[in-house]
Amino acid sequence: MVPALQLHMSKTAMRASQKDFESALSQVKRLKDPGNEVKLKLYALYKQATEGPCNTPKPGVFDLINKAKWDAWNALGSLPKETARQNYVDLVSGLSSSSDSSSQVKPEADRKQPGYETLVVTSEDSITKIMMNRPAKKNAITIQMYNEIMLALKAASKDDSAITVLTGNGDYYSSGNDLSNFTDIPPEGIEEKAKSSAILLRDFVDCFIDFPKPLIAVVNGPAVGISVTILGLFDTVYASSRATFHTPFSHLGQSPEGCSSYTFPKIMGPAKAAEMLIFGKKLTAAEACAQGLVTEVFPDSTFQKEVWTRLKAYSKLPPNAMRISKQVIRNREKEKLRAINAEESRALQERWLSDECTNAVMNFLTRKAKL
Ligand SMILES: CCCCCC/C=C/C(=O)SCCNC(=O)CCNC(=O)[C@H](O)C(C)(C)COP(=O)(O)OP(=O)(O)OC[C@H]1O[C@@H](n2cnc3c(N)ncnc32)[C@H](O)[C@@H]1OP(=O)(O)O
Repeated sequence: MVPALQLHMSKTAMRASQKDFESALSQVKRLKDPGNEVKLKLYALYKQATEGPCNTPKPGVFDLINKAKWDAWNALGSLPKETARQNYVDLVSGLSSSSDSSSQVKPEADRKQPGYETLVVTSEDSITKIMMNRPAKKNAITIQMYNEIMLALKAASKDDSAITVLTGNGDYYSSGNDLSNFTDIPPEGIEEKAKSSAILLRDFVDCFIDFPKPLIAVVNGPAVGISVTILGLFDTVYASSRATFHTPFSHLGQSPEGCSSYTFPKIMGPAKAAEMLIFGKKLTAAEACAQGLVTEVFPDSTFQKEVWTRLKAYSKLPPNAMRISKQVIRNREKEKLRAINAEESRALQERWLSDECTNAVMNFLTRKAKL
């Protein structure tokens, strides 16, 4: 750093009183969400100003949020407490004036959380959005995508957002399980593949059962297989008028998952659930709404605008109240859902070894059959 500037900074640092700092602390609560990057800076400066240099052990690599916070604090090295206090006051004052004078929107690429290859995860307006991002493959869910969705849900459950959204990029919401997941057979053999897939499926669905905040599906287009069944574990499902809901398990020699063997009969009654889950009847968005699987359908032309306006309004509600309301609604069913999930995963483990399933998957992969 240029010495003159250093001198200037240390002089100004002396000027920020404890009172200025406290007033910045209360001002920051009234600011518009400044985005994760700035929030990390504020966090780091606050810790440095109040506790001095970073003095806690580094969090583990999967504890994404706490690790990012720790990194930001640790990066301040031995910055004196007074300078950190002044920098905090300056940053808040800059944010206040820019939020008064402009409503510039950062491009999504700048807000994107790093570390995901199959998803785009962003946090803004107290909403964490998890977007499946394989549009060329209709957002078919690969093993990597299952794992990344679990990671993103775990991070969202701990971040400071009020609500979490799952959606898809492109013309599909998701075409369900990527059927080529079944082709990667390990040296231990096909039984081992079925076993590890059943464990992955169970863990994946458990993440939805256990998710603590309001979880919303923004179904931007057709949905197939597991992307449909887990909708029964969401709190709200908004669908474009272009969306369809298809669970062709029998056609694929498979059986229902995502707790749909329990949630669908409960939501729509056993007869309508059987048409979907046993006979693979595809529902339009309007039909899925009439059956109670979808909360509301919006015209495709205004879908994004209407849904996000609605969600931004909901995200301003008191987050703790929403969380507790969800707990009260869902907690008594959690154990039951976990048991159902385990049972469905066991049934599928066997199905995946059947000729019916092998032939159906081979027919799709060799392009002899589509849904
Ligand atoms: C760890 C295991 C857990 C398992 C959990 C159990 C889950 C079960 C399910 O989800 S069952 C449902 C499985 N999904 C399907 O059977 C859908 C198969 N796809 C299709 O039938 C069609 O692709 C379509 C109707 C979704 C779309 O048709 P169309 O509009 O004509 O597009 P394309 O077929 O040309 O698709 C474009 C491109 O994407 C590839 N693709 C689409 N869906 C899948 C998929 N599910 N798995 C693998 N690949 C898929 C398709 O092959 C094309 O690829 P290409 O351009 O040819 O390389």
